[in-house]
Amino acid sequence: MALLETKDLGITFGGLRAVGDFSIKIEEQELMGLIGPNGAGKTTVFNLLTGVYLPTEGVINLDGENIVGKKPYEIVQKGISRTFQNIRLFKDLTVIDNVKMAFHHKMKYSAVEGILRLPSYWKEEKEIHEKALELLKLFNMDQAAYTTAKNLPYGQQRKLEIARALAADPKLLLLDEPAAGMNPNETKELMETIHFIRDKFKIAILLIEHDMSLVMGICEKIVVIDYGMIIATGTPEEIKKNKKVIGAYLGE
Ligand SMILES: Nc1ncnc2c1ncn2[C@@H]1O[C@H](COP(=O)(O)OP(=O)(O)OP(=O)(O)O)[C@@H](O)[C@H]1O
Repeated sequence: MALLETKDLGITFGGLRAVGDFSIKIEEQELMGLIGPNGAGKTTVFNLLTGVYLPTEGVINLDGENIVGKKPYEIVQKGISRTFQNIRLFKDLTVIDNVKMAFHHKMKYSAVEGILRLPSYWKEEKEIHEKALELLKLFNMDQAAYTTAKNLPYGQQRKLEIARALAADPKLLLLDEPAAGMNPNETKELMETIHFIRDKFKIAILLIEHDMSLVMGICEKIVVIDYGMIIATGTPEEIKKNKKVIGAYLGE
């Protein structure tokens, strides 16, 4: 059974069918790219998978369970977390607090224990602090743990967003244009980071990216959409040669 399987997924806004007949399978630990021209529907797919939009058609099975209709926080708990096209950090919080926020949905202490600062609260807070620091270490960001997020260089902010998404302990990580706005050095480092994450955390990754060298360089499989419909699926080599894909990008 695939980790994630969508069947005929789609959504219509007013008269516009932004995504339709979207059927894909993502296997455990697979690294998949989702590409397509501007406005093709890529971010809409992410919004469907994460419960931000309710599909007008289709099914989304995660580990065999249909998650359509679940709230975004429930879907995070079930194992899908994401980053956004425009960085969405808590900019005035420290780096470590940004990561700790993502652990909080797993906290076990009750509201009363928290308000009264009972020992169970401190114990769990300490554990979370240590876990957050460990995660930052993996990203070589522990030195910056107490820096305010908005003061990090851009590439580091993107990395922090990924670290935060990982803190939710996903089975599937969705990355929306992770290399947007990065310079070539940062992009290269990011490619290594994405590979490292997949291998270390043994999770599947679906990424939207306009940077073709990044997509072709790291993805095992690529899905191409145009006007909300899948026009090709295959390995990077197959996609590079696909006439429909070339046509969609060159506007032929
Ligand atoms: N909430 C919404 N209401 C109405 N139309 C929407 C909504 N969200 C997306 N759309 C439309 O759906 C289509 C797909 O948009 P989407 O942002 O998913 O494309 P994209 O492939 O991610 O584009 P880009 O590469 O530019 O980020 C567009 O025509 C967009 O205007």
